[in-house]
Amino acid sequence: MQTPFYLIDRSKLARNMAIMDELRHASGAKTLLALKCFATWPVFDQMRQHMDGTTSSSLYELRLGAEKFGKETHAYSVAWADHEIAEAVTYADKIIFNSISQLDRFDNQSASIARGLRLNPRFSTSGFDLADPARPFSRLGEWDAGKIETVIDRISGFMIHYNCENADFDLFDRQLTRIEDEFGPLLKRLKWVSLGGGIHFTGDGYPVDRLAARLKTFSDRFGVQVYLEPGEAAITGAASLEVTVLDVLNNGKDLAVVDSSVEAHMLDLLIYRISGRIETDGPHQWQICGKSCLAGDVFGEFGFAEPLKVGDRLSIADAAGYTMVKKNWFNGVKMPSIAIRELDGSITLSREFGYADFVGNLG
Ligand SMILES: Cc1ncc(COP(=O)(O)O)c(C=O)c1O
Ligand SMILES: NCCCCNCC[C@H](N)C(=O)O
Repeated sequence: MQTPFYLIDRSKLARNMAIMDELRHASGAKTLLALKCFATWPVFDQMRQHMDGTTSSSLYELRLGAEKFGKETHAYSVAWADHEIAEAVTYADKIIFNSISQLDRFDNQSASIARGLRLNPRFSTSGFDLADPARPFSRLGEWDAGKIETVIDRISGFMIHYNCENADFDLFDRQLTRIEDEFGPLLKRLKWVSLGGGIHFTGDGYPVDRLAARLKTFSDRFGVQVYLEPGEAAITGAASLEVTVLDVLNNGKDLAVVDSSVEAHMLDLLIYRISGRIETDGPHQWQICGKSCLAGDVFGEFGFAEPLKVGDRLSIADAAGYTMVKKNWFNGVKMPSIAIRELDGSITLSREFGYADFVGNLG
């Protein structure tokens, strides 16, 4: 198959989905796929057997979730526009407003379905200011319990997203206790609470049993259905970006240019200033570079068993979360195809992109 392509591996996805089931069954919590992280719908047939539905950040994600995943569909947006709300309500089982003012504005249009409000507990586990929902002056949710009390009879749930790649169960436990202590009287008046995403429960060694027990205690204490909104936890480790070396040179370091681009195909690495990951080891240190004209278009430096040469195939790990949803046409670099490694090992080409897609994207 012609590189570049994203390769989603169903057996790796199955590993995460098995943990998803373990957590759901032991805790009673429902899990909704966060489409902002991963929305590659050709593998939804597999995911829908192990998750309860989807949650969204926009009208289009909401519609995609309703049409391609089905089951329970949560509609969240930082701000709904007037022209979106009537359509949004037709797809959603629950609509979650980011602010009291949006709840007020769309009070009539949303009265036919369950409504929730985003609560901002004013702390998070994010190590990145950019991704910290509790950053100073954050617009993400309401935090004043007195104000929320005045609208509590119009909502049946809260969405509280405050974790980010949190692999530390004890930290999760402590922060949930803070939420219970600070917002307990409000929580008692609700039917459901979504604790958002960002809990790294499919990571190696994560104590899934303790998380399940903690969620169950929370659910029992407040009489609420708990939801989680995993993005990363659902798909971590399940996809790679397959590329080919196009050129090699040495400008003080050994450099290999591949037929892909960080800026265009793994943008999150640049945004968060982190290195990509290649499962390789060896004495030959090479910098793997993208083919766009951006000077810093670099996937990272890795050790290889042999010096690289033109035509070598490389596999860049963790290409599912916040990666495929962010691919773009920067420099007109050919957009990676989407391929799926089936459970029997065969590979299905799901989608190829060409010049027509590039042109169509711009006018
Ligand atoms: C409201 C909400 N829910 C869920 C998620 C998914 O988080 P993660 O992919 O870290 O699990 C996010 C991330 O942006 C979010 O903002
Ligand atoms: N891997 C580098 C950090 C990525 C942070 N992801 C942020 C998305 C997240 N769900 C959020 O914005 O809360």
